[in-house]
Amino acid sequence: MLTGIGITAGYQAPVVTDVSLTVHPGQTVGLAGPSGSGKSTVARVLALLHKPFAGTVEIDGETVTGFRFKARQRTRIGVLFQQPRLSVDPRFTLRQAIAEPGGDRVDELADLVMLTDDLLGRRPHEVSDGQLQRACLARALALKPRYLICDEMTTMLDASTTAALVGVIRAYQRESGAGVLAISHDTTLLTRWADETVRLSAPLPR
Ligand SMILES: Nc1ncnc2c1ncn2[C@@H]1O[C@H](COP(=O)(O)OP(=O)(O)OP(=O)(O)O)[C@@H](O)[C@H]1O
Repeated sequence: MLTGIGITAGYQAPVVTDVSLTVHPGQTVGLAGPSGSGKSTVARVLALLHKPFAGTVEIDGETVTGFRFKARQRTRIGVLFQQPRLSVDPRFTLRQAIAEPGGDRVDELADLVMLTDDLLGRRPHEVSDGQLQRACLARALALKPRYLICDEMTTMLDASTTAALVGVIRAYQRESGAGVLAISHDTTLLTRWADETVRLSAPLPR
């Protein structure tokens, strides 16, 4: 299980207070709520990229002790962001981006996300957002994460690319038993994709 217990987190001040949620292996949990309610902040805490002010994150029963670059626990969690261009080194070809985490499964992963050899040789500015997001998904799956956190992963994409990426993630879940946390504004998508949805409330007035 990936669990956040009593998470209070934010920046200068908290943006979420006492949020708890659990993602079981094989399950997809949606995270919804109005803009500014702290969905990305919660996602970053559960991805071990942002230290909460209070609360605990547990991965498969083990309490997380270090956020940011503690690689041992980080590799159990894959992350996909809304804007693939901000998360890929612009000097890399898609092949290099997929190979970045390590492992030798680039061709297998490229097949999985339907990227051709021609596309694998291109750099981010030479491909569409959807093609780049496919590469980011392949990269996120490279180390076979136990949990995948998708933060508005499909916002930049059209309906058919969205369906293709969700299909790849579902197949990976079936095969690996991975749990998924899916953040989206798109309630129709979450209704179809998630087994249950956690809703954050409107941001507190400052
Ligand atoms: N790095 C940061 N430094 C300071 N404040 C931040 C930072 N990132 C986000 N915030 C603030 O924290 C609050 C919650 O932001 P967050 O991105 O978690 O919300 P969200 O629910 O994901 O919003 P959206 O749906 O618009 O993406 C917002 O008021 C935002 O301005």
